[in-house]
Amino acid sequence: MPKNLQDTTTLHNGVKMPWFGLGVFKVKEGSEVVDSVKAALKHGYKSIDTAAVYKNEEGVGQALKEAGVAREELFITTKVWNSDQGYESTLQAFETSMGKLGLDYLDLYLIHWPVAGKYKETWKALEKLYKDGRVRAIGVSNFHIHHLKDLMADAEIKPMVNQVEYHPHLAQTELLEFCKAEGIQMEAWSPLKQGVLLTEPTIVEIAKKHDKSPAQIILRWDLQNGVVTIPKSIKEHRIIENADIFDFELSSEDMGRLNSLNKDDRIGADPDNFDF
Ligand SMILES: NC(=O)C1=CN([C@@H]2O[C@H](COP(=O)(O)OP(=O)(O)OC[C@H]3O[C@@H](n4cnc5c(N)ncnc54)[C@H](OP(=O)(O)O)[C@@H]3O)[C@@H](O)[C@H]2O)C=CC1
Repeated sequence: MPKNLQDTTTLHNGVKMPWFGLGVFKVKEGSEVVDSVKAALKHGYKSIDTAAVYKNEEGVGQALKEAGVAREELFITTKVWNSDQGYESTLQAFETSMGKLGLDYLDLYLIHWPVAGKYKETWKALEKLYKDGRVRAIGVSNFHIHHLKDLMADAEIKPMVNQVEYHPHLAQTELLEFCKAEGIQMEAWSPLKQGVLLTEPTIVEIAKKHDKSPAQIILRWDLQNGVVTIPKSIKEHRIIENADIFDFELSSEDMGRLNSLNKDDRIGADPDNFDF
């Protein structure tokens, strides 16, 4: 189990990725994203998750520069958007993202969604970027087991990460087992179900017992299940609160109760049925 905010999981290529980070989906370009990333870095976060489609990579880059944390301590993730998928267009999209972030190498580059007929070519571009040393790890997002199997059937390099919607209402047990067996690190997006889960009575009750907040219970559940987590907040006190989860442990009974909340219910699109 990770013991502090800087602890890492080792990806199958040996690269160390923090178990915990800040997500910046829906965080506005400009002072909103600059301030939230700087607040996170000030409070010990090392990992930031953005994407080309979030349109805030420039602000993330500005915050990284202004915060002055050594580059090698940071773990920066971005993603290639659906309309940029394909070999050449992905290579181009990567350079655009790097220009905006102001980085000369990236820590993790992900295929944002499994666009049918496109993701294998896109993966070849990620493999090239990896082999060229432009990115330390490559992975996918929103891939079901069948997408992973299809990709791996032709891939030279196995994805190191699969970032998917994951929270107590969508426990994805089969996918998690598959990823663990394959050595693919699973990472949770919308870990708080965008706030919906924070009033769930079982979670509220477990939170009271541990003198923690519902958000902290959910994020601790992620870690105890071996899943990297990247909650989003633009509020400094919540950025601090969310990361304060390394001083307590959920019992197996707590874990069982949280696991039993699963109802295969998504807040985002199903990767088998999206139209963007
Ligand atoms: N690969 C993909 O397809 C996707 C990836 N992601 C990634 O995952 C990250 C996290 O997911 P996201 O969808 O943002 O949702 P989260 O589940 O992280 O929830 C964020 C919401 O919860 C609120 N919140 C955060 N912390 C607390 C707290 N302690 N108490 C009360 N409310 C809180 C935030 O409000 P406030 O900011 O006001 O504090 C915000 O409204 C994204 O930012 C993005 O990086 C997300 C969606 C899709």
